[in-house]
Amino acid sequence: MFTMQDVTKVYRVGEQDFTALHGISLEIESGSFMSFVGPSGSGKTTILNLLGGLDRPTSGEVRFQGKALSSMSRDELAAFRRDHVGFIFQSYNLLPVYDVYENVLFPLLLMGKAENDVRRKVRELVDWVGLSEQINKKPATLSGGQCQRVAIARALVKEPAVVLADEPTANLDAENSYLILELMKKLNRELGAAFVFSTHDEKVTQYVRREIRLEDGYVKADEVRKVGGEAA
Ligand SMILES: Nc1ncnc2c1ncn2[C@@H]1O[C@H](COP(=O)(O)OP(=O)(O)OP(=O)(O)O)[C@@H](O)[C@H]1O
Repeated sequence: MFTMQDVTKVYRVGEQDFTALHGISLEIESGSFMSFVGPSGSGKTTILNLLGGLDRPTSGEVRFQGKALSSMSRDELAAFRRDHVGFIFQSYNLLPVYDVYENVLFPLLLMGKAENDVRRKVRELVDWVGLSEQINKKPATLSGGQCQRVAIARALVKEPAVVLADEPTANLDAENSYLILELMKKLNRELGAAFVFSTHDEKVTQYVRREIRLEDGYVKADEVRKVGGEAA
């Protein structure tokens, strides 16, 4: 699904260049359930931003289904994100003036769908993440775990090929972290959406079928394993 070929990312910091990623090459398959792990500053968020087309590499190539993101125009890149990628950010990025239903509906309206055609689907997804009782509540009245569920429903409602989730459990307690991870695993299995996480959290790393360890912008380990009897 994704190919990164010799990807380097250099940030300009004041007068100096800082290399956040050094010549990374890897592939991510459709339907993956995997994470990037590593200490703070190792390059995890930078990689997710490059995969999601939110930022461009300084050199090297990121391809999605064979097409180089660098060859896409701004509009094509926006369409790639809108149609194929679900983002889950640490801060949830929910729209505060809208209720749960409207937050989940929003990406479909951006895709040009009519509300009448998708109302049922939005309700189903809200139900699926266990928030049917909160469907008319605004984010400010929800707990962190509930906000994270809204973010998951919003990321999945457009049936993306991949969900990119930056530290999805960072603001959750242990119980909510497990519930969210179970939910994402179920959605991965049943909808086939790939999940690519960045995390420090050991709980996340127990769940994934592949873990790529980053240190100082280099891949230090790339481990594929069986989890709970599932095939890698
Ligand atoms: N916009 C930027 N300008 C300058 N330096 C940046 C920028 N974004 C990231 N960096 C630097 O690049 C390095 C990698 O950052 P990145 O956010 O990818 O790390 P991370 O592994 O996700 O860290 P964390 O776990 O703390 O989120 C860090 O040293 C960071 O300070």
